[in-house]
Amino acid sequence: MDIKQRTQIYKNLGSLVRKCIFGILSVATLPNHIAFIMDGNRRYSKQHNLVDGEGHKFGYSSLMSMLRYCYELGVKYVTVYAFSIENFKRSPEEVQSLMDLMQEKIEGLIKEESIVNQYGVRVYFIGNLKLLTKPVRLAAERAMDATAKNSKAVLSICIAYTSTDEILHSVEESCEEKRVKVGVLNGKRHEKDVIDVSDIERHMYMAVAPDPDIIIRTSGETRLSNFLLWQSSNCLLYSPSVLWPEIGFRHLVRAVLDFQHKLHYLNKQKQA
Ligand SMILES: CC(C)=CCC/C(C)=C/CC/C(C)=C/COP(=O)(O)OP(=O)(O)O
Repeated sequence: MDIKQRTQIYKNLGSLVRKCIFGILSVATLPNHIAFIMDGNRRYSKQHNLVDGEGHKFGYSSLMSMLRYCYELGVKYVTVYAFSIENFKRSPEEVQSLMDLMQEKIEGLIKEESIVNQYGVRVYFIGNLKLLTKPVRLAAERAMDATAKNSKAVLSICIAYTSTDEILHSVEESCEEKRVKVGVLNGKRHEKDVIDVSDIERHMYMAVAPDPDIIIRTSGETRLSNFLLWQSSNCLLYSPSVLWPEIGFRHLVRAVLDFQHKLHYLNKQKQA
């Protein structure tokens, strides 16, 4: 048996094991939306004496595995924090190298054999896309157009994103909409016409997905770092102490079990 055949056997075996475990998890309520904060890519580079930027490449490959597991499990919505507005404060060399990686990987996302196409995933880029370099913005727009007809699952990639920026954007849009409506309807501004929570929610970049059930943040950190602050009030935070490139199937299973356990406990409390 050559190495290719052996690798294929291991892959098939892995997929069979996942199928069994996911079958068991599916007996209870599954999360509909999981979000990831992919923390620890540079530390992984340092720990393994890799050249700068290599950690993010390993991080991307972990992301692809995690997406496969989530879609196999039947999680419809996945959101990832790929690049925060704060990350623009890193050295110009690092920002450029991350932008180059993003461009390359975004282009890879829409290739025929990609996970996105295998699982019928619609991709959204979430954030202040005007802040991105032109090649990355164009790649993001192409990926959104190319996947617009996919409807089995949704991947939201938060890039040039912070939650406070999203809320500000949404409040501005809500005010503008109200101003225009009032102007059109009555011809003048009415002080009583105020915006409400539903207006703000409708104008959020993240209006494309329901609120997350679980946020997984690697490297043992329990901060949200300006990610989905509006959307995470009822969400479970799971923070395994591995770096993002080291995250694996077992961490997802553990997070889902924790989620199901908490849900079971909450339902019991409601019944009591
Ligand atoms: C197309 C697409 C979705 C690509 C995603 C690629 C990817 C893995 C991006 C992660 C970016 C990032 C700044 C992660 C945080 O780790 P860090 O750099 O802050 O590392 P540290 O926590 O060790 O400092």
